[in-house]
Amino acid sequence: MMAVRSCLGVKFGVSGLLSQLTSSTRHHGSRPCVSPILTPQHRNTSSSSTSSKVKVDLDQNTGVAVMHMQSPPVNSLSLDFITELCISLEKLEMDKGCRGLIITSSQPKVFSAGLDILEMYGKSPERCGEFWKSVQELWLKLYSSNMVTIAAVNGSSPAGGCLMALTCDYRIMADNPAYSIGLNETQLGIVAPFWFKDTLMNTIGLRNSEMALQLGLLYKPQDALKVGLVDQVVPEDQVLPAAVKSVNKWLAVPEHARQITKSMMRKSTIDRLTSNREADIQNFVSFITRESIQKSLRGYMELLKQKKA
Ligand SMILES: CCC/C=C/C(=O)SCCNC(=O)CCNC(=O)[C@H](O)C(C)(C)COP(=O)([O-])OP(=O)([O-])OC[C@H]1O[C@@H](n2cnc3c(N)ncnc32)[C@H](O)[C@@H]1OP(=O)([O-])[O-]
Repeated sequence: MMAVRSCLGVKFGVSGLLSQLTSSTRHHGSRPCVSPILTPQHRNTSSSSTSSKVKVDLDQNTGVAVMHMQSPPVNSLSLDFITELCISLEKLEMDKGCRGLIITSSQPKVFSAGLDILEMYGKSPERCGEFWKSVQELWLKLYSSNMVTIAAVNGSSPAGGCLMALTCDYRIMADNPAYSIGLNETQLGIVAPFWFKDTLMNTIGLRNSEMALQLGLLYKPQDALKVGLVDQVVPEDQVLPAAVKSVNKWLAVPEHARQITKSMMRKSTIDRLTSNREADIQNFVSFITRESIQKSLRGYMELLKQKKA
């Protein structure tokens, strides 16, 4: 495993955020079986690990984990939630018994509402910087994962929620026209950073990304399928079974070859962020704390409330 990473120079974005992890989870190179999720006496069974916002069920027979996001009401990505997601991902990545990951939502109608707007509104520059570092961390962990990753998109997935899905190897969305997915940042008066843009472009190409990003498009499932933003659209109750079927198909490919290929495809995109993390944080902080941007975010939050009323 280490050889895969080192020969391609793919780095896992381990930062201060993960200082919260126990030291035993840091021996990344040899992927020891350190996760509390998997112990020898529990082999051939399933196990479950739950933090307050993330529930992980690992089937040790298949090596597939299902990660349920459960941060009500809409799985918006707050600093706390992102931290929990990163810790869970780190544990699974280190766990030899886990080879595939399905990410889904426990919240009705929503996969994830994207970044928590309240983390970007009325906060100090220091706090905004800390938040942005965690967003980078989550993206790095997901995009560079050695596991097969499948997004089981069982609800709406705007902005950062769409980004999470885009980091996965394969996306399956519920066929419900009430749901939408896309990077709609411009609609909030904010700008998706270069690595959001790169991830989208790697998936749907330059021309489609240009339109999607400038217009802040949110696609209905069937339109998302047409443009290649999702790979499969299935009836709502089939999202998870379809994800299980897909993960098994991907896992049937010789693992080493698949992992090296994945790293090769994603390396340059990952390197662009890892070598520019600090500058990217500074850019975000100076942008998001501008009075005009704060005003846009306030207006957008009011709009959300009005829509609800
Ligand atoms: C440069 C940076 C790049 C940025 C990337 C991003 O991700 S930017 C993010 C871009 N994200 C978006 O543009 C998505 C905005 N959200 C939506 O479009 C819809 O909420 C929905 C379609 C996700 C779910 O519809 P639904 O009818 O099922 O639910 P509902 O609408 O009734 O909301 C329930 C409660 O949650 C609240 N809340 C919602 N989202 C957020 C949030 N992100 N954060 C915080 N709070 C949020 C909402 O105000 C309400 O609060 P209340 O009144 O109960 O105190």
